[in-house]
Amino acid sequence: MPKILLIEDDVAFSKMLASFLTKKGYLVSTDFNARNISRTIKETGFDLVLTDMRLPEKDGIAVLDEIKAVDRQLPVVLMTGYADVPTAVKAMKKGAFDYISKPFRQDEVLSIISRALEQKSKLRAEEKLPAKKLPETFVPGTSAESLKLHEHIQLVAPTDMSVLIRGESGTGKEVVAKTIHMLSNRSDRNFVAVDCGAIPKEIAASEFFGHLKGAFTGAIDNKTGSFVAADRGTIFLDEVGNLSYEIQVQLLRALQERKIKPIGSNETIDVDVRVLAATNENLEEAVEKGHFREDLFHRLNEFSVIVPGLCDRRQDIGIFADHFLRSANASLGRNIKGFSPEVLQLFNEYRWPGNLRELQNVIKRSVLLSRGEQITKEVLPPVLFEKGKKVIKELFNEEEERRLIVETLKQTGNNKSRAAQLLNIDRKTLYNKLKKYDLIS
Ligand SMILES: Nc1ncnc2c1ncn2[C@@H]1O[C@H](COP(=O)(O)OP(=O)(O)OP(=O)(O)O)[C@@H](O)[C@H]1O
Repeated sequence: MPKILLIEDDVAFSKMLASFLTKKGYLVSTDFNARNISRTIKETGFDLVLTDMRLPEKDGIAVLDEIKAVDRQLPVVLMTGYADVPTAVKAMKKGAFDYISKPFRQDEVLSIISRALEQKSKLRAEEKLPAKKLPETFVPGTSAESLKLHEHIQLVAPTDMSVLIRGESGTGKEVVAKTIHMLSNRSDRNFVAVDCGAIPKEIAASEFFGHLKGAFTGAIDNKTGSFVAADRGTIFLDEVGNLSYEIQVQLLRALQERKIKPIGSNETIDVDVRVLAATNENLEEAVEKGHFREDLFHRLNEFSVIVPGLCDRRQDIGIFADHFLRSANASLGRNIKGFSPEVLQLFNEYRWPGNLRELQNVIKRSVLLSRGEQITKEVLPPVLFEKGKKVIKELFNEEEERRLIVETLKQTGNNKSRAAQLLNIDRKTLYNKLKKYDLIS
């Protein structure tokens, strides 16, 4: 019989919850102030702690710290009021299993308890297994930034926490998401990527939740949504900042209730999905402006991982260049051996606004054009030789950035591809900036 420690200073509520959980087959002990929490945990060996976020003598974070110091794997679920949600999210970063907002329904608390107990037994079983290895498609790099990224991936992968992956376009956010999935306990199930920037608003709900045949004009067949496809696996929401407000509401509900309802169906389906999301926007700013829901932001951002731009990890350029050279040789059936010293020098000086994707493209193109055994500077694209170009990344001031974009668009006769080239950013980043500055006409 699983043993639960319930820490709650509201005596009436504690009694009611304890009696409900006892009826459901748990062995419940109650504590009203967590004064001697370390000793209690050491002496009794609980399977789960359910604690109120605000206790008279200490808060939930302090209780969590004390518990984790004694037993790192003991799951702790926090009970919070709405106002405490940001603190609860902070607690999850420190190792709390999850939080539940008061008032909650009986089925919600039962579901959270069974998930926490399930994860605990998985963790105990895994202690005996060897650690999972990094997939070969992931090059970890050796710079300080890369090592930090690598460490965060390893730490968060085996948990069920949602992760917000931030970074400029082409830095490798999707690769990070896939690596987290492959290192997680869900690796034998699906990884389903949804490009939130590419789905038209009208069909977004059907993409996520599916639909039944005939649910709307054009629904000629049943469709399985991404949530069901990712059940017991991972869903990856790329460009999450582009979701419409309406779909954000539906997504939040699905994540909180762990249930979805296909369009046109009356039946709900239980789903167990881990969420990874990526963005190259400043989502906090989007929250402030009211474009992105704060509650959804917190749900997605239980842990955040920053993928550095390539010019912030120059030390890794050689390692990535070799990796991309090997894959270009394999896909083009060539056998180029390496790079001339001048090429490596140019690689080191260039700003790489398109990050790893740009490096990969430059190398593939150079492999195709090379006649000798080495890549020499003659086959490099002209952009690598341009120096001192006015680069948008150097501008910190939004007003200045907006003015520069307007001027460049004027100069190119509103040709966005050309403007992006002149500004040394990729088209996707330019579109995001046009949206940010309300410049889409
Ligand atoms: N750590 C890595 N090891 C090996 N290859 C990588 C790594 N990171 C990124 N890449 C390669 O770089 C390219 C860009 O990566 P990815 O598509 O993940 O970037 P992204 O940040 O998701 O881009 P976008 O914001 O445009 O969606 C891919 O071809 C990917 O294979």
